[in-house]
Amino acid sequence: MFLQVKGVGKAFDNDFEVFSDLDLSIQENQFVSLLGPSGCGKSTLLSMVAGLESVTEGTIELDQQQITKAGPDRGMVFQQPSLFPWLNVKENVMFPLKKKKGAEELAEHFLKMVHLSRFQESYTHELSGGMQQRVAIARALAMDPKVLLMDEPFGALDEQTRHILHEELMKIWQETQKTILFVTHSIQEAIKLSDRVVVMGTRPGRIIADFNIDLPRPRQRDDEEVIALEKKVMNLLEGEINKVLKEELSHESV
Ligand SMILES: Nc1ncnc2c1ncn2[C@@H]1O[C@H](COP(=O)(O)OP(=O)(O)OP(=O)(O)O)[C@@H](O)[C@H]1O
Repeated sequence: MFLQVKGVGKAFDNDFEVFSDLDLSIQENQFVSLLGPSGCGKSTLLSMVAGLESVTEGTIELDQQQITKAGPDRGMVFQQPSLFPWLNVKENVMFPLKKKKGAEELAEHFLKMVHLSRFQESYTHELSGGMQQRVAIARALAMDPKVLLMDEPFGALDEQTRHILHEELMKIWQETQKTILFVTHSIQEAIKLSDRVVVMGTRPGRIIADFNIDLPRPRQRDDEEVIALEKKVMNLLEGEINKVLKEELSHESV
């Protein structure tokens, strides 16, 4: 298996165990979304795959190499694009490439892919939120990672921009054949984009469902099969979200 999470657990210093004994296998080129109630550990899992967080138990392997720290084989895109405001668009994309030969051509290639060739010399304050996120995607792709890790990348964008970026991301994914692990709160987004939707539950954090989505793309929101799947996932998630809310309320009333 290309990306393999085996018996993985995570406890933070305060002894709080987010999840334990988690297993997840992802094939090369697959687009997998992680859905789950707030606090179930989606971002923590993504950070562990990125090597930004340590593993408390178990192992994570990418292409048969155990992950122990961050590396260029994993590209990360966050909700906030975190670009350098003192660098222009092209320089931002070139930044992680350091002095790599052909860095400028690579940056130009990926900026073309996200339709930002015209804005190469612009600075971040001159760009919309959607454009900034496209720069962040180009920057992650320019490293030619084996896997693209995306943590709610479109969560802060308006509906229309999100829709456009969904289409762009689908094209990029088909063109680059990257393996993508994508965290989102949106059931619609997960079903629209993914080959698989993995649903996590909480207290304790765990995987409660794994849906294979074998529907042709582009997927339309009013498609009957899409609607039926959305309902199924929604029912599962509602149960988990209610559990969290009940627990939080019971703590408050103590
Ligand atoms: N650095 C940290 N130190 C201590 N606890 C942490 C740390 N990072 C995350 N946590 C805790 O781990 C749990 C899982 O957090 P995480 O951000 O992974 O959840 P999530 O499912 O991504 O949530 P959301 O959907 O709200 O982003 C939460 O209870 C959070 O408070």
